[in-house]
Amino acid sequence: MDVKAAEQRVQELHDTLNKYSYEYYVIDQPSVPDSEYDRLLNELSNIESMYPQLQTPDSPTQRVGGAVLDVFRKVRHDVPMLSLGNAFDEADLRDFDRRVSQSIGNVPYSYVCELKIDGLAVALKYEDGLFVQGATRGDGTTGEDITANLKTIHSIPLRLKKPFTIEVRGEAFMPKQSFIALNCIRDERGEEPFANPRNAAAGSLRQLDPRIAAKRNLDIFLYSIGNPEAIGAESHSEGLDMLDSLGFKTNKERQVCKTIEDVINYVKKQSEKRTKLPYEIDGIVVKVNSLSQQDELGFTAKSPRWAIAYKFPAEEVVTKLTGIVLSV
Ligand SMILES: CC(C)(CNC(=O)c1ccc(Oc2ccccc2)cc1)c1ccc2c(N)nc(N)nc2n1
Repeated sequence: MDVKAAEQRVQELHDTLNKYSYEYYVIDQPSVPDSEYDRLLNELSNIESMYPQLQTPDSPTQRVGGAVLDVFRKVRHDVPMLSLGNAFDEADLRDFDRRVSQSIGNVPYSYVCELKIDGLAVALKYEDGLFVQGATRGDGTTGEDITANLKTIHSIPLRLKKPFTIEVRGEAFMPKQSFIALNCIRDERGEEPFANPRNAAAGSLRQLDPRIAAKRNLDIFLYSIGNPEAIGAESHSEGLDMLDSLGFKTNKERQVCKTIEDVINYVKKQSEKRTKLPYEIDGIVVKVNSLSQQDELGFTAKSPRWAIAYKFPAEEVVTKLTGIVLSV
């Protein structure tokens, strides 16, 4: 195969492997068996060995790359990663709605309700569609560069379907089943078990060796797109739909609610479904949907006035290993 034919074949393999990866990891509708994916990945790896100049950072062979680091580089967020005010009961939610209503005046408004995934907030940067940097939230202004570890999360596209330069944010997490399996392995090795999936996800993303992170079955839901207006969104829910169209994984339980009553019903419904979800959640995030109304409402020193996190009451779980009651 000459280099021209190799170039052509590499592009075909990128497109096909990215399509299969998207089907399996983002929309959970695989169209081919794993063996077919592995066969094509092996073919791509062989061509890259023959023609190293054709190996690019976004190649599907580069998900688990990189040397073992000795420290993580500090990165400053261009836009701060803010925190959320909390609501603990129905009255708090109604107070939030009253503040919103009084602030934006007597005009119609709606909310978007999203699950609050119990994981680690991360920011992903893309330049001309290429995944170039992933960072932890840190203190909201400065985080740690964990790009190599985030590249191991298969639901994170290494190249977008459109050559956008954007930043997206979301929650990296460890599914409940992966958490249970990991703790079994750690128990067999006489290692300390992780207390909960959030700690397991954080511990995995803070591994200096990406090969360890790659084995932890981490996943991610994106929930925020930087300057959505710049790509034509007028509401937060349109911004989330745009994340979907760019190939990102977003959480499908989200719902637009026209009134705070609908929000309260959504919270009750999700609270009942919580134990059946394949991942842990610690609450519901309620956001004013209109971006112009978000701008009107603005921010406090550290949180948006247009969003609030309803926190579920801490659950008590009896740990199987020790029998001690841990309230999480
Ligand atoms: C709403 C926001 C706080 C994100 N938004 C921001 O961080 C943010 C940051 C600067 C913004 O604008 C500014 C730009 C410059 C200066 C100050 C603010 C706007 C939003 C947030 C936080 C945690 C969330 C979570 N765990 N789950 C879900 N589902 N959604 C969440 N949403």
